[in-house]
Amino acid sequence: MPRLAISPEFPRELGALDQPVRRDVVVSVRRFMQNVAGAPHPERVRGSRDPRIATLRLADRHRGVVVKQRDVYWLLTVLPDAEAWAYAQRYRFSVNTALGVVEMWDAAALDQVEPSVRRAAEASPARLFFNTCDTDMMELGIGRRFLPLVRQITDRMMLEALEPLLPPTQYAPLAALARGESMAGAWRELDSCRAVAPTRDPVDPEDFAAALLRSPDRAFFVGSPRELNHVLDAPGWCLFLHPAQHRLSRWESYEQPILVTGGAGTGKTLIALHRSAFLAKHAGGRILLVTFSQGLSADLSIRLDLLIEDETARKRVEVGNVDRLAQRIVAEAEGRPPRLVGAAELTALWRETESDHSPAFLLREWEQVVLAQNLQTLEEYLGAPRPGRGVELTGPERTEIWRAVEHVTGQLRERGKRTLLQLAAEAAALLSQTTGDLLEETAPRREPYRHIVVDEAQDLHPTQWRLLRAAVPHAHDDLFIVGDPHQRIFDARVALCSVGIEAIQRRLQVSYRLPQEILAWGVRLRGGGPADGLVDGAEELYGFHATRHGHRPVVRAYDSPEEELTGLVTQVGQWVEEGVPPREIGVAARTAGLVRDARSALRELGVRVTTFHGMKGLELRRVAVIGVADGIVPPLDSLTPAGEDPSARAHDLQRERGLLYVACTRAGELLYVSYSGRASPFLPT
Ligand SMILES: Nc1ncnc2c1ncn2[C@@H]1O[C@H](COP(=O)(O)OP(=O)(O)OP(=O)(O)O)[C@@H](O)[C@H]1O
Repeated sequence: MPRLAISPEFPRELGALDQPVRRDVVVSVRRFMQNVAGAPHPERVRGSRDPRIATLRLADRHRGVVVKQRDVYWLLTVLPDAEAWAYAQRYRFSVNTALGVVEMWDAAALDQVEPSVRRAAEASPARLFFNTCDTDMMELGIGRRFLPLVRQITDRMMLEALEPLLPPTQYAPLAALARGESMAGAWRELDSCRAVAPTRDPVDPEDFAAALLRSPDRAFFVGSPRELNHVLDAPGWCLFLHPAQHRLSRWESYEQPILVTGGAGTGKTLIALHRSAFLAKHAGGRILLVTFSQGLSADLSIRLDLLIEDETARKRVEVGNVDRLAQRIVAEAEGRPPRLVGAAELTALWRETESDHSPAFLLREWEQVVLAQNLQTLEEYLGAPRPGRGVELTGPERTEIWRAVEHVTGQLRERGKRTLLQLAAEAAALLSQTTGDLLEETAPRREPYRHIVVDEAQDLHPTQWRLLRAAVPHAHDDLFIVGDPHQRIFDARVALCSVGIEAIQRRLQVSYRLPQEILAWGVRLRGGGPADGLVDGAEELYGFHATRHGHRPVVRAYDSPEEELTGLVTQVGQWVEEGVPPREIGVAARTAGLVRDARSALRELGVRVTTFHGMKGLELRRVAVIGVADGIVPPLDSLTPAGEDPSARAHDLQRERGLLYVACTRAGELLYVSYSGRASPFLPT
C-alpha cells in the first residue's frame, strides 16, 4: 500500500476547483491510498528535472503532482493537465544535508537567471562569501547544486534578489553570513528552519521519505480515509505549522515554564492552541487554556474544537479567562457568587478618604503597588519598591495612602463587594492553602490543573499571575505562555520571575499575517523601541519581519469629522464593491462616540465597527482606523497628568501607542488610517 503525504498547497489548490472535479479528485486520492481497483497510477513526466516526480490522473483533465520514493508519495498539488505537467517540469527536490529536511525549488527559474549571475560575477571581482570555505558551506547544508552559484554572488543585493528562487534552508544561513554573522549565527539561523528535534541518526541525502517525516511543515502523512478527509477539510493552520511554531508547540516536554514572545501575526495564538492540543493528546491531567477576556476565550474555544477531533481529549482542556477562574474559585469556597463593585462606586469610596491624592492615583497605587506585590501591612508597604511609579512618596505620604486603602477595603468588606483583582488575590490565597494533615511530609495541595497555557500574557496583572502560578503544580510542562509586550493594552507590567515564574524565553520573528509594508509602518508607529513586561528588562522589535509584500498603509487627512466619516463610507463601500466580504473588513476608533458615529454611517454595509480594545486578537483582510487625531489618540483623559506622575504618564503613552498598534496590525491586506484636524502625535511622519 502506498504511504501518502499531503503538502499544504494541495488542499488549497483542491479548494479552488469546481465541485464535481473536486469530488472526483477526492475519490481518486482515496482509491490511490487504498490501492483498490481503478486507482490512478504514477506516470513519468517527459522533460522533468527530477526523476522522482510523477503525475496521477485524479479527475477529467486534472492531475495531481507527486514526488515518489519507494512506497512514499508526496502529493504536492492538483492542476489542469497542462499546468500539472509544466509544474512537474519546473521543480526539483533535495534533502538538506545539515537538517535532513526536504527542499524544493523552481529549477526552471533558477536555470534562467544563472547566466546573468555569471555575467555580473565576470564584471566584478567582489565575492560576498569569499571568506567562507567550502567545508563550512557544506556544514551549513549548502547543497552541491547551489555551491557554484553561491560562489558567484557578488553582494547582498544579488543574494536578496535570489531569495525567492532558493529553498529557505539554503537562503537562511547565507543571509546570516551576509549580515556579517559568524558560523554559529548562520547555524542558528539554519536551525530555526527545523520543525522537529534532531536525532542521532545521520542525515542520508538520498532518503527523501525520511526527510518528509522530518518536514511536518511541508508534508502531512495520512493513514486512513478519515485522516484524509480531515486534511482536506480542516483549515490549514490546524495541520501545518511553520517550523518554529511546530517545534515550540510539539516539544515533547519542557522542564521549566516557557515564554514565547513575538510581534503581531507571528502565530502565538496558534502555538497556544496547538500546545493545548498536544498536551491533551500526550500528557496527563487537566489543562487550562486561558486568556484575559471572555470574548477571546470564546474564540479560542471554537478554534480548539476544530483542532482536537477526539472528544475525550477535547474535554480535558478547559478554555477560560482569568477573571472567571478567580470568580469560580471564590464562589466554590464561599458557596455563592461574589459581588463585584462598580467603577463609579469605587471612585466614590476613594473620594471619601479625602486624601491629597486623586482617586485615579490612589487606585493605581493600590493596584500596581499594593495588590501587585500582595502587600498586607503598612510596614510592608513602607518598605516596598514602587516600580513604574514616578512620584517619590515620603513615609508620611505612604502612611496616608495606606489609611486610604484601608478605608476603601474596609468599606468594600462591609458592603460585601470586591474588585476583580481582589478576587484574583483571594483565589490565589485559597489555592495556596494546603489541605489535609499538615504534619504529613507532603501536604496535599489543591491545584485544579496539571498544565496551564496562557495567551495574550502581556495583559495579565501580577495578582492574576499569582493565581495561575497557584493553580498548577511546580512540575514539568506546568506553564506555557505566549504574549507580546508591544501589544499591551492594559496597565499590567510584570516580569514573570517576580511572580515566581522562572520562564525560558523563545522569540518569534516572522509575521505571517502582515505584509512587510504594514509591519514596518506599525513598528515605526509603536516607537520601534523596547517595551517592558513579561521578561526582566526590555523587549525589542529588532529583527521582526514579514514573509510577503503588499500595499503601504494609506493615511488620509480631512478638514472636518463629517468629511472624515464621508471618506470612510466611500472607502469601505469601495472595498465591498471590490468583492471583499464585509466580515473581513474592520473599522476601529479609540472612543465610543466615534465608534457609534461610524456604526450608524456604515450600517448598510454590515462591516464590524469596534473600539481599539475590541480589535485585540482579531484578524481581518482590510482595516480602517479612524479618528487618529491629536487629542483623540491618545485621549487626554486617559493620561495621568504630567504634574501628578511623569513616569505613569510615560507608561500611559506607551499603552496608548500599543493600542493603536494593535488596531493597525489586524490588517492582513490593506490598512487605511484617517484623521481630521491635526494628526495624532503617534502617526509616523
Ligand atoms: N502555520 C500557519 N498556517 C496558516 N496560517 C498561519 C500560520 N501561522 C500564522 N498564520 C497566519 O498568521 C495569523 C496570525 O496568527 P496568530 O493569530 O496565532 O498570531 P499572533 O502572534 O497571536 O498575533 P497577534 O499577536 O497579532 O494577535 C494567522 O491567523 C494566520 O493567518
